[in-house]
Amino acid sequence: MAESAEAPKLVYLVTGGCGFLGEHVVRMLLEQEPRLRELRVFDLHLSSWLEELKTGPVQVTPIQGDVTQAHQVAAAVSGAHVVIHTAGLVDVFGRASPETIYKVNVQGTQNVIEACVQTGTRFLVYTSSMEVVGPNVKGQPFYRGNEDTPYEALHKHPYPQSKAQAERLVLQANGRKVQGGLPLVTCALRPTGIYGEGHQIMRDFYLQGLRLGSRLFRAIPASVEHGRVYVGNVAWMHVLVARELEPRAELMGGQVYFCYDKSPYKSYEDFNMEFLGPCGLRLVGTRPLLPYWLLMLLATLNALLQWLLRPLLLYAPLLNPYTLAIANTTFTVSTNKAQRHFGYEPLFSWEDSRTRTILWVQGSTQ
Ligand SMILES: NC(=O)C1=CN([C@@H]2O[C@H](COP(=O)(O)OP(=O)(O)OC[C@H]3O[C@@H](n4cnc5c(N)ncnc54)[C@H](O)[C@@H]3O)[C@@H](O)[C@H]2O)C=CC1
Ligand SMILES: CC(C)CCC[C@@H](C)[C@H]1CC[C@H]2[C@@H]3[C@H](O)CC4=CC(=O)CC[C@]4(C)[C@H]3CC[C@]12C
Repeated sequence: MAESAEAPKLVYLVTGGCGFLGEHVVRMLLEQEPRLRELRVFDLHLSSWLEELKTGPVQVTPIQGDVTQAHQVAAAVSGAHVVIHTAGLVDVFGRASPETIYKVNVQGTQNVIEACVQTGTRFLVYTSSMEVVGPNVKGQPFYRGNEDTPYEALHKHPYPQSKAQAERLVLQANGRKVQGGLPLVTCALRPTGIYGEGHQIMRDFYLQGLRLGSRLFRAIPASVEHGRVYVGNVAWMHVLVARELEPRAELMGGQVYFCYDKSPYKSYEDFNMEFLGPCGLRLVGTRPLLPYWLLMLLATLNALLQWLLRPLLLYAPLLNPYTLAIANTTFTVSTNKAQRHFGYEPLFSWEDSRTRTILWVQGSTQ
């Protein structure tokens, strides 16, 4: 990828480009990557907003495809300079089977790696997750840690297990020779809980609050810190990494980076109230309404009901023992690795991120 004022010539592929994060990555690339000639957007389900992007100077190529199908992935990757692999099955609610989660997140990622190797694509950016590290099954806190902070990454749930396995595959693939003999350069980004325009769980909480008379009831102690990062900054970090992987291959190849910005450290619910408060909701209680053991009992009942009802219908509420454990365990990051390695600074301030999210929540129900 040569630095130039020449005609744009780069071809990028974004897998999962129609998802919550993927859409922001696609739009950010179009705004911030002047060397782009073609942007391929690969997804299981293509969104209608892609149409409006087709009128710009960059050729936007929608590709309906499935990452579990190796031949479809290879066809999409062929001729791309950079692949940003964000496609994934984000399921901590028991909607999909562990086998399906594994197939999409692990086999899908393996297919992307093999496609790069076979077709000669040299730069691969993988969207991993903080869940690769924790919270772990022991519920140990991770308090403002960085990429080198020791922590026992022990998981039982299929989502973090699959993301961890996929991340390992991506990092191990760094240095493999691709078609043409040059080495593959890979790295993985680990966002904490992403928020911003398009965040469906935030919208669900808003709708639930409206149904409950513009109130939500505190379930988690305010002292439990939960890491959050604005989607625009996560997208920006992907764009920067994709750009810097070639000139800084030695330093960045095979590395992991937490995605961070200046969003404040707060509990999951207090953080959501930064947006839902200005939308007219209030969080009732300075302490949890129900004791933790009762919440855990309800979460376990939900899991039991899910299992019992499975032959008849899909029962997948937000509360289950795993989501309760994540929400109730401190997990926050404090690092400047991305700044040191590739000059990352958040593109959106906290105030901007907050305003954009509030406007989206307000508009999302109309
Ligand atoms: N939402 C969050 O808080 C976090 C998400 N992540 C990761 O970021 C990535 C994007 O997540 P979100 O945007 O939140 O999820 P999302 O569900 O909104 O987006 C995922 C996209 O991948 C696509 N996809 C799923 N299976 C596919 C398949 N077999 N073939 C092709 N495309 C497929 C979906 O259609 C969707 O458009 C995922 O890899 C996820 O693990 C990481 C940390 C936090
Ligand atoms: C009152 C209940 C106990 C509140 C339940 C909230 C949960 C639904 C969410 C709390 C924490 C979220 C997860 C976290 O932000 C980390 C994540 C990273 C990912 O890679 C995918 C999404 C998620 C697992 C996210 C999912 C929703 C929560 C569990």
